[in-house]
Amino acid sequence: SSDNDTPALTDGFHLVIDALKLNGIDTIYGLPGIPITDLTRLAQAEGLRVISFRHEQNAGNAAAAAGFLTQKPGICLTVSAPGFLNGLTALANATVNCFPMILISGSSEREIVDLQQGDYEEMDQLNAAKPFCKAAYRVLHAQDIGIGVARAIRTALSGRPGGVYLDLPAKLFSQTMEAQAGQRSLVKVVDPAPRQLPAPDTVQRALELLKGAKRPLILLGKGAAYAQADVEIRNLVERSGIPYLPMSMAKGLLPDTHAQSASAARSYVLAEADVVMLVGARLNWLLSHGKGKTWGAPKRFIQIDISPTEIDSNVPIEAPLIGDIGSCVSALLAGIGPGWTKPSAEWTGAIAQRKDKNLSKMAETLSQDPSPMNFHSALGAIREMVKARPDIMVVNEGANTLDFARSIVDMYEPRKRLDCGTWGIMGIGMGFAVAAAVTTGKPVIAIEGDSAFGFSGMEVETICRYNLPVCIVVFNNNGVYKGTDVNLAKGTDPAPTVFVKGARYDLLMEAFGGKGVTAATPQELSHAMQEAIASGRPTLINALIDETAGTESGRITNLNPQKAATKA
Ligand SMILES: Cc1ncc(Cn2c(C)c(CCOP(=O)(O)OP(=O)(O)O)sc2=O)c(N)n1
Repeated sequence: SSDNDTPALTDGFHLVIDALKLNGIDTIYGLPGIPITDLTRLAQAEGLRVISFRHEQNAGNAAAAAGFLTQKPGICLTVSAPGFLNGLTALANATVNCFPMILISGSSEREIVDLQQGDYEEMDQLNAAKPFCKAAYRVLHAQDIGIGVARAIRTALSGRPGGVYLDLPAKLFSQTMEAQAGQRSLVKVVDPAPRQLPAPDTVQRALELLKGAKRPLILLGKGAAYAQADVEIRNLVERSGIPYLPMSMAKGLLPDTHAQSASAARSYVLAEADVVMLVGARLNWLLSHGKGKTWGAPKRFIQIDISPTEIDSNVPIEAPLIGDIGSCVSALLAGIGPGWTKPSAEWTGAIAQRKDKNLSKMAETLSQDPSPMNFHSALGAIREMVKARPDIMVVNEGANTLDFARSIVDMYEPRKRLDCGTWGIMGIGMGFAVAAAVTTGKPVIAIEGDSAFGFSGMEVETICRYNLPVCIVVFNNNGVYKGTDVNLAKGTDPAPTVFVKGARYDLLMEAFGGKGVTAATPQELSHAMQEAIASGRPTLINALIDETAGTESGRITNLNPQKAATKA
């Protein structure tokens, strides 16, 4: 505001908002409080969509999922100290999963924090964040806000995407400066995720290895989904004729029903392949570190990755291909011409044989209709739902609920499945569901173990408040993994892994005006999902699952430390 001779002023609040808007940010996921409440109000007033949560971890998970889905950094905004710490888990998880997000937290005054004089929510947040993210920046002066936001955006998006922390002390927001100078201080980031082309000789080396392979395999990781190089990746698989395996969040890059999908013969192809090309997939615990009985004889690996230091992380890589996935895959495609020799019918035939056997076993299992429902029969209903509506966003967490859904619920389009990812973290469900609904406008089905749902379940109020088209299916088997554990000391307390029997999760959703349903059969589950998708109304389906079904830790029981002989 200004009269004739005094120049118009701007302030820290508006410079942060203008910097975000200048860089195409349209949504903030957060939780208001000192010192950022007015920032949330002003951001909304200036046209940003502000989605406010009940716990900062869920806001952070939403920001991370938004980053994965849009290739723009998701923004999570929290208060200082405890709010910042609640967001830090999501920032760390984003960094581990290579999702671009920026955690912006208000913070206490430097001079008080550095003298440890006991400020309100005093904490050295900048240094607390550094070990868990790609980079952490602090802005002390209004004229530096533009460059600070620009640095955070570029760091989150460039190279291997990940989490960035941006520390904004309370006093920054009320600082003023001339409005024109303020606008000039803002920075629109140019090309934040520059293409990185692979060296031609590295492309040749990879092609030679593929040409010489007798039993080649392509492994697609979630990096391949994030890259949004969908046509190139589909062409690479189809023109090379090489069978492929999608990791869980790469499902849908090609339809899971694709003739070259080897998912239903996963163990066979991992053990028998001779040359394996990793595309945006890392050889971590999810791939048994590239060695051991899962992999059988040592493999010859080609690895496409944006980060050169990922190479040789677990096993020697014979043909590293460093660059962004779109550029690398395009370069390979240029070398796969009409003269390309597709893999032998012996290899593809052997895979097809095992695939058909496993798929008919699954069909047999899914044709059963046990009472009470088990994981398979409930997931069979969801499988049919997604087949009918491939545009639906799927969120998935739990143990058995996660592991079985990964193979039973086929995906048909890229970036339609969000799950526990690299860490196998519980609690991403509602944050991811909110982001999936907000960023895509599509219906969301959240397939939730009952324990997993409990981590973020309070956000059903958030989902109702914004009237988001989210249908939550809680696999209610009365406990963590199962519902049948007993107290070893025969005491009156329940075992640590069981929940209240007959829990009514559906009433949680009704408490906030959403629709709650109990489903005891796959038919009831299907009907309730169809109603939810048709209405677009927040819905929670309490799916009653046999409490004896399932195994501890789903498929990763091997990670449980071996118990010493238990006392008689
Ligand atoms: C943050 C966090 N806490 C705890 C765990 C340990 N954990 C936990 C607590 C799981 C929940 C399994 O119970 P559920 O009811 O969600 O799933 P199922 O009933 O489908 O087995 S799966 C798993 O690895 C985790 N991965 N992440």
